[in-house]
Amino acid sequence: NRFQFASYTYENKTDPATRQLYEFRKEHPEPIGLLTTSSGYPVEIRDTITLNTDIFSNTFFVDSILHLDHERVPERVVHAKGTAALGYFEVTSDVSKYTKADVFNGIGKKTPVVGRFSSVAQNKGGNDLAREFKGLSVKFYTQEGNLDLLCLNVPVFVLKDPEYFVHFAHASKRNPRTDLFDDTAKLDLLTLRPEMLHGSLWMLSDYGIPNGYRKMDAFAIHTFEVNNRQGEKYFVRFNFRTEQGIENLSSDEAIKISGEDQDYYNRDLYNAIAMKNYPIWILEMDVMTYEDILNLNYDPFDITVLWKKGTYQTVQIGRLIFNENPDNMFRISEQSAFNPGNLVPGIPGPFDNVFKSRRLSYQDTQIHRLGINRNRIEVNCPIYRKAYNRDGYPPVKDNMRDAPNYFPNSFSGPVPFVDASRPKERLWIMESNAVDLEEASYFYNYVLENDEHRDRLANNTVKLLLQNPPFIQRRLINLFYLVDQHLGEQVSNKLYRALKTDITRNPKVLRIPRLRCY
Ligand code: HEM
Repeated sequence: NRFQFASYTYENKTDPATRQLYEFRKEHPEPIGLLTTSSGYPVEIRDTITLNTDIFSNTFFVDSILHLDHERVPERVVHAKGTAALGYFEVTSDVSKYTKADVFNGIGKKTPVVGRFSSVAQNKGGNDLAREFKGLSVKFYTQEGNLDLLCLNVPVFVLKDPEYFVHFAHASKRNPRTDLFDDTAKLDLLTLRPEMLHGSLWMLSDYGIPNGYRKMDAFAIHTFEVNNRQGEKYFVRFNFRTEQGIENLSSDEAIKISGEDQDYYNRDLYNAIAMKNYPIWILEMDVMTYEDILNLNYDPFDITVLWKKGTYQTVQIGRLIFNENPDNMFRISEQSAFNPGNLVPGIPGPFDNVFKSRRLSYQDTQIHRLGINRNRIEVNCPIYRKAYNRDGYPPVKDNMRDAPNYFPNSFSGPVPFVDASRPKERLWIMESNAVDLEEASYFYNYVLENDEHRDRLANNTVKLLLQNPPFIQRRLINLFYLVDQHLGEQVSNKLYRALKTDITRNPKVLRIPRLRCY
């Protein structure tokens, strides 16, 4: 009959994300229990309707409306739009020569992980398909505490002076007066801080809009110091390589899709996992020794710079697999707190100034967002933890009960361990403020694989430039000429042609006569 046909069609032609509630009901044909207020008071059916009643004597009404008033935590200042997945990391190679980190040692060892994928500038609920960097953060729940690797889908960052992160974030997010994204602010800052050119070219190229989170690589970008059991140091860059293959979308295709579904990336990831098409990334590290570093003709710690071919070797570590969708996104995605400073023995980590500032900034913003006990929220809890921190806003969990709360003490409180192989000294690097346009030029000429791609980069730039005052247009084109004559000419010619067409953003509307029946 028609009902059966409709049910069959619904079950077979809709995706798992669309069917979520339907599937819940299939699993639970009966209500999952009696309704209570948040303190457990059983709700009587007459209290669910409040018309013509004394509403303030109705505990159910008061409880639910007050809860609604408080049910948002502040969204992340950047990377607010995102989604999460659960899974595991499996070691596939012996990397003990480079790092003693327990999580990366022992072929076959599996470590549970939570991952969060995100867009940089979108607000929560924003458009996945906006042209901007995408993030992948992975929290490994290791035997030695949480290891967090925070990555972007491009291998370089836009800046190397952390002060300018503040200004980059402001220019990328909404204009304070209009509350709109502002292409003028973006290009003004870019042209005044040419160190941003290299990273920005990645964003203006096809890499600026991946075809979903599954179809992108992810790079931790910074150069990390790692050490083995003998205390020998190596310098590495961690890269997750997608097994799904890299796919990107053209601007036109992205605009088309976002007209229908601004959650395209989130939906794609959720559905793939729900259909057991688990996404996989191979974690590799590019490695240099201390001696390699001494003989380079570029700064390997500069995060706006790619490591040059032939100066390092690549070593595979293992596979990252996401095989479970969270049962609740607030619990897993919104409350997660990834912190690049969460490192483990054997990975002392990067020491450039951007990383140092990140060690501070993430903790600070997460205290604002989730409170001082953010690491006691389930998704952030390490496997093992014994600290002298106490109290504060909930959740405090057992709050270390009756154990001593000061250190050192003579009463069996937790004691620190001795890491005999921890390197005694760390490098101190001098960072240069000079801007090397060679990086941008290399990207344009060698990383971009053909002229069609270069052409799309120029078109994407012109789209941005059209919304900018002439002096900024000139400034960017001048910079582009310095990067590469062909790039300068391309953008300049295309802009000139585009300026002759209509650059207003007025939509074509459908006018219909007003009905006079009300
Ligand atoms: C000075 C430089 C930087 C600063 C100050 C900074 C700051 C921040 C802040 C405040 C957040 C929000 C965190 C939260 O509310 O939980 C964030 C998120 C994030 N950042 Fe950065 N960031 C910087 C550079 C970078 C770099 C170089 C990368 C990549 C290598 C990166 C990757 C990410 C990712 C992936 C997230 C999202 C984390 C999540 O999903 O919760 N950031 N950043």
